[in-house]
Amino acid sequence: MQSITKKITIQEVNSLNEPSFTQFFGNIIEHCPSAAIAIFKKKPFDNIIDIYDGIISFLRNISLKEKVEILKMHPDLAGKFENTVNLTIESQKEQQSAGLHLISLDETEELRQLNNGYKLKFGFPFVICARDNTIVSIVRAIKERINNEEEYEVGISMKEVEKIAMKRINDIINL
Ligand SMILES: NC(=O)N[C@H]1NC(=O)NC1=O
Repeated sequence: MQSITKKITIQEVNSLNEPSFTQFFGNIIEHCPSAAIAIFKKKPFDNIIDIYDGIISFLRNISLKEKVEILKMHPDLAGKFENTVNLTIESQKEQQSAGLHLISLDETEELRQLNNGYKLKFGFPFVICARDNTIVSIVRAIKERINNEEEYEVGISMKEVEKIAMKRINDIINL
């Protein structure tokens, strides 16, 4: 996936063919280019809201099993002592914005244990919009959300996926 250096206008988005569109939007849902292909079919867009609506209707109309597959594609939120080379550029920047690259060895270990406990219970990683959070609110959220019932937790996690996608769309579109 290409790293976006220059934002594009809605008119430019509307002129993209499917492969180019996927280059730009293929990671608005982490590792899920099929979401971009589904939205491409909704072209032309009048404005950025149409693109938001496309992704929201994609995410809300897939099955529970597909939602879980999407959640599974997300990397763990990881401290600076973890191996982050396999993170997408988007994820790396988002995790940095929550300050995860600054946390201590002890905090990294705590986060790793919380992530592992969460994955053991639900079978998918803990997902939260890092750009809306700090290390403190992330740790608090994992501790709270691990108590949820599974289907409810999938719903909460998918709302976070929506928030991540909205911000990634904002990074691409020049308003
Ligand atoms: N695990 C997880 O929440 N990962 C995601 N969150 C976010 O803001 N970017 C991600 O990749």
